[in-house]
Amino acid sequence: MKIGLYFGTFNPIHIGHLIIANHMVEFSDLEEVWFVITPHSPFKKKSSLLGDNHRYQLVQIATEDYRRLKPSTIEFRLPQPNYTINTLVHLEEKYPQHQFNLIMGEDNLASFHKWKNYEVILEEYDIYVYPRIYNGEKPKSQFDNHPKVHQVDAPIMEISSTFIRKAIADKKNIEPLLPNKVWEYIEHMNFYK
Ligand SMILES: Nc1ncnc2c1ncn2[C@@H]1O[C@H](COP(=O)(O)OP(=O)(O)OP(=O)(O)O)[C@@H](O)[C@H]1O
Ligand SMILES: O=C(O)c1ccc[n+]([C@@H]2O[C@H](COP(=O)([O-])O)[C@@H](O)[C@H]2O)c1
Repeated sequence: MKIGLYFGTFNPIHIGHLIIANHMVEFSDLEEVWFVITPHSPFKKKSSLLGDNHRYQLVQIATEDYRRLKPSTIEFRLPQPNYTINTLVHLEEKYPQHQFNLIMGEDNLASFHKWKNYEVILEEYDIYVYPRIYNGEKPKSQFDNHPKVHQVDAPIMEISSTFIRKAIADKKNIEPLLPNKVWEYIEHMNFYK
């Protein structure tokens, strides 16, 4: 099966993530999208992170009604920080029957040359890129016209988990930015207060 891997910390998952993933399975040739919950992203501080299992629970309840969207905990058992190349090697070993591809925003493509073994990733995997909002000039990447890079015209939803965490701490009602069950779980558990 042709799988798109959507890597992120998902702290918490929000409708921006879901809209992108759903667009990929409906409007590209990807048959499933797996949300790979990253315990520790290489360029991010770990301090304000909810526990791995809570972030997994939130992705699980956000995707359970979508047949072709799935959470993946593969990185929970791997060394940290989590380099994507290591995860890809593990996924290949565990699921030799699948063909894996990467999903990323054009902002991440612009800094992709800083990722560990990015040349190897590009040699072995196709990358599905969706547009992001930018200030001023569109972020250029040396990989824009690479044969393995596929631009997908997904909608732009400028919501971030940072914004959501801060808004909850400030007692704002941001319920429409989260899948309903995710909002209820965060409320019930008193997260980010
Ligand atoms: N609104 C959005 N639309 C499209 N892609 C997004 C959006 N928000 C985040 N992403 C991308 O989705 C991936 C996973 O998101 P992640 O949870 O790591 O980021 P985030 O929402 O920006 O979180 P934070 O604000 O905590 O840094 C990242 O590659 C990120 O760039
Ligand atoms: O492998 C790398 O060198 C690498 C460097 C930066 C980011 N990543 C992956 O990209 C995902 C999104 O990164 P971020 O920092 O934009 O949330 C993150 O969850 C990691 O899995 C991977």
